[in-house]
Amino acid sequence: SVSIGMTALGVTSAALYAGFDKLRCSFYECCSPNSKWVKPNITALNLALDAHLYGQHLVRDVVSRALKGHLIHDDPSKALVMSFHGWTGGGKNYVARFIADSIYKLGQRSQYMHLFVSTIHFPHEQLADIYKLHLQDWIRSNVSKCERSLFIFDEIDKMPLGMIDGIKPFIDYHESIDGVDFRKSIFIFLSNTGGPEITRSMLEMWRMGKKREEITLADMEQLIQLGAFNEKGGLHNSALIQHSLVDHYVPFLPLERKHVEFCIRDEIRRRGYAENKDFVKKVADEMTYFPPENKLFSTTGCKRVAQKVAYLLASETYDTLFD
Ligand SMILES: Nc1ncnc2c1ncn2[C@@H]1O[C@H](COP(=O)(O)OP(=O)(O)OP(=O)(O)O)[C@@H](O)[C@H]1O
Repeated sequence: SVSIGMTALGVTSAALYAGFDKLRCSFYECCSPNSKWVKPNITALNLALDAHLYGQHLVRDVVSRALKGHLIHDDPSKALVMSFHGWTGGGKNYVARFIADSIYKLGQRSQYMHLFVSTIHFPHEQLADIYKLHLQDWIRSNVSKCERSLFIFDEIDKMPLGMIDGIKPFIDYHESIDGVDFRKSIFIFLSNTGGPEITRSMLEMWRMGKKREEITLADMEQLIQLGAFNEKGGLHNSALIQHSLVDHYVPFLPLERKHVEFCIRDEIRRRGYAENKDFVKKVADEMTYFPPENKLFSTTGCKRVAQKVAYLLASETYDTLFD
């Protein structure tokens, strides 16, 4: 009778714990598959990218298909690895944020999204081995809390040499390591490597009369094969490349003036002002463009738009424009 009593107590406490856990999950973020907190939504991602991402038709297609392919499987064969490449200010961080928003209810504030910036988190080349161990611990402990974790590595080209190999075991085709299954997690690498080559090849296509929207992934694939995305820095010579563990190389095209103007319009609206053509032109004129012959691309993409808009809005002359 003592053992029956103990069993009953065990069942009651397990039920109580489950009840408590459910209650906790309705107020605090948790990773349980039935909770509202981790609910990937590709349709929402597509809508967001269609509405807010300018001039990156390749990115929209690759990212959307890659995520869909990975997320529909309850049992994917490996973690998803995407490597974003391109000129500054083209939207690499921006798209990574949209991805987080489409997976987690709390978006970028989710405890299951982890952002590493090489120059901040791994600044010293000589500490590579220590960083590597810490990073492995961090990934292991976080994926054990939530299999659907998202790891974003910004400035991967500035990561100490060899460090990236520390995450290879988690990305490889292993069912589990020490009881932790890493195959549902997502890794995104961001860098400017390949940016100049993408730009050069776009200029060539432009000279041949090819429209931006007609550029295909196959056009860019040659750059990937030539190793443009694998020049010195984080991914260079890494085991990830050697073992083809990067699933998708995503080329971000340099933005043109018309895209910058869209960004300016968005920024004006975000600040609660109505659109004003003259003002948009004024801000766009303040940005710099290259190459000098035709000034086709914005040197900083849409990156400094917010500051330029804020600066010009603060100037007296333009206050009157919006009255
Ligand atoms: N293609 C785009 N469409 C709309 N807005 C964009 C686009 N690219 C950039 N932006 C805007 O510019 C800001 C800066 O872009 P973002 O930080 O994503 O660039 P990046 O490619 O990561 O640059 P870097 O290589 O310098 O880190 C974004 O927060 C966003 O507001």
